[in-house]
Parts: sequence; structure tokens; C-alpha cells
Amino acid sequence: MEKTDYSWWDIIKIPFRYAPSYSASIALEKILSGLVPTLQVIVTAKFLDTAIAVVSGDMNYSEIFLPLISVVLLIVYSWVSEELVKLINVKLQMRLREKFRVTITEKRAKLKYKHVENKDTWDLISRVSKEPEIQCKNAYNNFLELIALFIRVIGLLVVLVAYVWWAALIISGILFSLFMVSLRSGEDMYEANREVSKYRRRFEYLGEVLTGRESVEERTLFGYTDEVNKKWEEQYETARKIEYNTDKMVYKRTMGRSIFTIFVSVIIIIILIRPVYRGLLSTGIFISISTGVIELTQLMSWQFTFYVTQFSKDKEYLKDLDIFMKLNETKGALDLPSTENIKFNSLEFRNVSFKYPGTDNYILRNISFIIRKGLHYAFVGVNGAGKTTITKLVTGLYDEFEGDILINGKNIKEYRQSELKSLCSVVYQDFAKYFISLKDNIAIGNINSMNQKGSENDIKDSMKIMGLEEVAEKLPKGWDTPLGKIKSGGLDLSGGQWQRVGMARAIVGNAPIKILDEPTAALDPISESHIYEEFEQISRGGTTIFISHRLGSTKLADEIFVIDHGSVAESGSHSELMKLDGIYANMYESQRSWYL
Ligand SMILES: Nc1ncnc2c1ncn2[C@@H]1O[C@H](COP(=O)(O)OP(=O)(O)OP(=O)(O)O)[C@@H](O)[C@H]1O
Repeated sequence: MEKTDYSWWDIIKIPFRYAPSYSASIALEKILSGLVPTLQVIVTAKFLDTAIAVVSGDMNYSEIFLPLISVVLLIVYSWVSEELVKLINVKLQMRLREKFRVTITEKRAKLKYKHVENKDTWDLISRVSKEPEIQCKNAYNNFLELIALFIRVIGLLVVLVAYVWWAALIISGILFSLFMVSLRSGEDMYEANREVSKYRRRFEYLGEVLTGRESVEERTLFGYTDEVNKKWEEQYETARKIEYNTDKMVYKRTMGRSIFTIFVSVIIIIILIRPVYRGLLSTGIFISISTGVIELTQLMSWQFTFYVTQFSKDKEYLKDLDIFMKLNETKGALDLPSTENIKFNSLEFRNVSFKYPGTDNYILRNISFIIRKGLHYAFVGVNGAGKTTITKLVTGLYDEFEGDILINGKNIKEYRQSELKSLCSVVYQDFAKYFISLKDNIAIGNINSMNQKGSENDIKDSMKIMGLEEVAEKLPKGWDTPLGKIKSGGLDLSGGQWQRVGMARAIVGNAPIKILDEPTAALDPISESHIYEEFEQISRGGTTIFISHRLGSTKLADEIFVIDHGSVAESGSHSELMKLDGIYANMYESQRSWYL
């Protein structure tokens, strides 16, 4: 069972769970490094007093060696351990990447689709899953730095208590107030970061529009660079202002307190001069304590504030992680498509109504239709009528609908995800273009047999059907040529060739229902209509559902459903619908010129 409860304690628990020995080594080093400055005060005082005594002839020359060696050893220890801990941190990060990052990635893949489509949860998901191993490693190190600082401060305070207890008391008071202020600053900064990340996503997107390959032609054609640049600047400036104002506020708070702390420290040092005169404090101890107090001042004002602020930000990350891990999942989301070869007979929507989670508007309204084995169907309708939404329900991406969806007479909710995956394959409008080889781009359509003997023949067949053989022949390394431009030697395909790849991916799978959701929208109406015809030919015996608002492509379907405002407004064959002289006939007439 995956752990779902997270609190700030997990800043320590996560590294210990995944890499106990590395985490323990880092913790030990940080704790020791916290003790070093206190030891340094004591050792330096001893060294100075001995040196003064040696110079004034009260002590033997040889007695200076032990304190001197102690001072040198402490310095050497600090150097060596610092470097060592850097190395161990690299190991810790690697281990967290292997284990913790995988946990996050898996959780992300299992999330219910509604969280992926919801803006707020998507923001949260992006925040949590952005380099989680680095966020965790840094949180752990920041926390240990804070503990080391505490040890350092308490050590110096203990030394101070032994000689001037009231100074220790005043410093403790200031320390507490600094702690509280820094905690608040950290929360403010994380909150600001949340806000900034919204704008950052927008300006990063606009940056991609301004510089990316995808939009290069339109950029030149429409000449919108200046206009988009202005928008980019607006978003960027808003983000920068939020960051700047928060930093300024935190800086002011810290500055005010640090000036006060310096002032108090100077007074403490001045007061300490008297006992030195009166012989109550040795010169060594006075110099050493003064250095210690000045060091404390610096530590407390900037470093302490920095690490408390970090801790507070890291705590907020853990809060986000807690919410993220509690987001509900789709059961069996990571399962491979079932290999049981489930036979398909029928798919029925019975009075189905659906609205997207978090919205009030019904996209599907009381919709009913039946899809039967071996026939070809088409869903047509204007943009936004609800056609793609139907495919999202058929594939189980959303399960919070009213009414019933029945597959082979059985409620869709009773099917396992692996079964639904094996029943349906969809080529969406924005099907994915993977920057891997042409062969693998198709092979992933049948993940169960990928890399298995005989699968190459299936891939070849699907390429032949989709007319991709000639395309592969012209590529420098045939079907092993990496597509896209991210690898050297990679080549890009044309829009139409990509669409054929997307469809070949659907053919190579064994799913009995194949849905084409306008993957050919980028083609002209006649080419689209040809591709749909080809696809229908090769899907003989199987069941196909074509979605389009271009009716020439769907004319040959056995049954056409005209979707209007989320319901089936008309249904029948092309000739029946033409006779009906309703929405379909109207649409067809208005599109007739496209096919002349
Ligand atoms: N995740 C979502 N959250 C809220 N509303 C959504 C979401 N996805 C789609 N919609 C809305 O649902 C309606 C139907 O969208 P859908 O994609 O099903 O239409 P469509 O008929 O496939 O249109 P097209 O022909 O343009 O692809 C639209 O008004 C759209 O704005």
C-alpha cells in the first residue's frame, strides 16, 4: 500500500526510507559541523591564552603544540567533511531519483483523468512532480543545516552562559523572534512561488510560441512576434513583480532584525571589556567569545533566517505532496491492455448525461445510441457538440456520468481498466508524436507484443496499409530512423505522414473497436475522405467509429449519429439522413463544394 500521509517530518523520513545509510552519514556530518564552531571557540581561547602565557614567559614553549594541533585539526575536519558530504549528496540524489521520483511518476500516471484536466490540480501536480528528488534532497539538507545552526548557536550560548549568562539570555530572545519571523517569510515565499508558477507557465508557453519550431511557419506568416512578445512581457513582469515584492518584504524584515542584533552584540562586547580589565575574564576567552558573538550575529541574521525560510517553504512542499498523494486514482491505470482477447458485441449509451467535474454545464444530455460489432459508425456534428467527450467516456477516462454505458450488455464500471484498454483504440486529433524511431512509434500501439517475435510483421503490415513503406524507404536508416529533431540524424515527417503513423499505431493493436477522432483534421477534405475510406477497408470485420465534422469522410458509415448539444439529433445512413432533410442534409449541402 502506497503511503499517502505526508507531514513536515517526511523531510527527514523520505531520505531515510530510500537511502538510510547516505542520509545517516549526511546527518552525522551536519551535526558534527554544528559542534565545530563551539569547539573552535574553546580551542582558540586555549590557544590564545597559552600563546600569551608563552610570550610572557609564564609557560613552556612546547605547551603551545597541543592547542595549535587542535585548532589545525578542526579546520582540516571542516574542509574534508564538507567535500565528503557533497559526494554523499550526489549518491542520495541518485537513490531518490531511482525510488522516490518513480513513486511520484507512478502516482501521476495513476491519477484520475479529471485531475489532469483540472487547472488547479494540474498546477499542484506540476509543482510536486518537478524534480522531486532534488526538492527532497535540498529540503533534507536545508533542515540539517538548520539543526546544525541550532547546535552551533546553542553551543556558543552555553559557552556564553558560563561566562556572561545575561548575554546568552538576550541572544536567545532575539533568536526566538527571528525564528518566528523567518517561518512566516518562508510561508509567504512559497505562497508567492505558487502564484508565480501560474504566470511562469504562461510566459514559458509564450516563449515557446516565440522561439519554438512548432510555430515557426505561422510566426513568419502572421508576423505576430511583437504582439506575443508584449503578452510574454506582461506575464513575465507580473511574475517578476510578485517575486521582487516578496523578496523585498522578506529582506526588509530580516534587515531590521539583523541591524538590531548587531547593535545588541556590540553592546555585549563593550560590557565584556570591564571583566577583562578586572581580571575576571582571560584575554583569550574575551577574544574568542567576542568572535563567537559576532559570528552568532551573522549566523542569526542571515543564515538562520535563510534556513528557517527554506524550512518553511519545504514544509509547504510537503503539504502539497500530501494533497497530491491523496488525489484519487483510476484503479488499474498502469495495467497493460488485457491479453484475454475479449470479444466485442455491442456498446450502448443509455440516457447518459455528463458534465466535466467542477463545471455546471451538461456536455452530454440524455444521450442514447448503440454500436454493434462489425459495423462502421460515424459521429458528426459542429465543433464543441460533444463528440470527443463520448470517446473519453467509452475509454473510461471519466466515470462520473449519469445513466448507463454498457459493453456487451455489462456496465462499463464493472470492467477493469486493462479490459477497456484492450477493447478500444483511439487516434485523437492531437495524437502524440514521439521522438523515437518510426518503427517504435507504431509498435507502441500494441504494447503487449512490442519486442516480441513476429511483431515486426504486424508493424510492416500496418505500415503497408497506411502507405508508410515508401516513407520508410526514403529515410536514411529506414524504419529505425529517429523521428523529430532532438536526436542527431533525426528527421521530421510531414503532417500527413505523421497522421498515417498515428493510424498505423491503431491498426497494429488488436482492439476490436477502433475510433478515429479527426486525426486527419490537418488534411484537406478529399485526402481525409480517402484516408477514412482506406481505414474502413482495412478494418473489415472490426468495428470503427469515425468522428468528424466533415461529412464526405463519414458518408460510407453504416450508421451516422448527428450529435447536437450533447444528444443524438438524427441517426441513420447517409441516404436516410439526406431524405430526412434535417441538420445532416443541411450540413452536407453546405459542404458539397469541398468535394467537387
Ligand atoms: N476538460 C474539460 N473541462 C471542461 N469542459 C470541457 C473539457 N473538455 C471539453 N470541454 C467542453 O465540452 C464541450 C464538448 O467538447 P468536445 O471536445 O467533446 O467537442 P467535439 O464535438 O469533439 O468538438 P470538435 O469537433 O471541435 O472536436 C466543449 O464545449 C468543450 O469546451
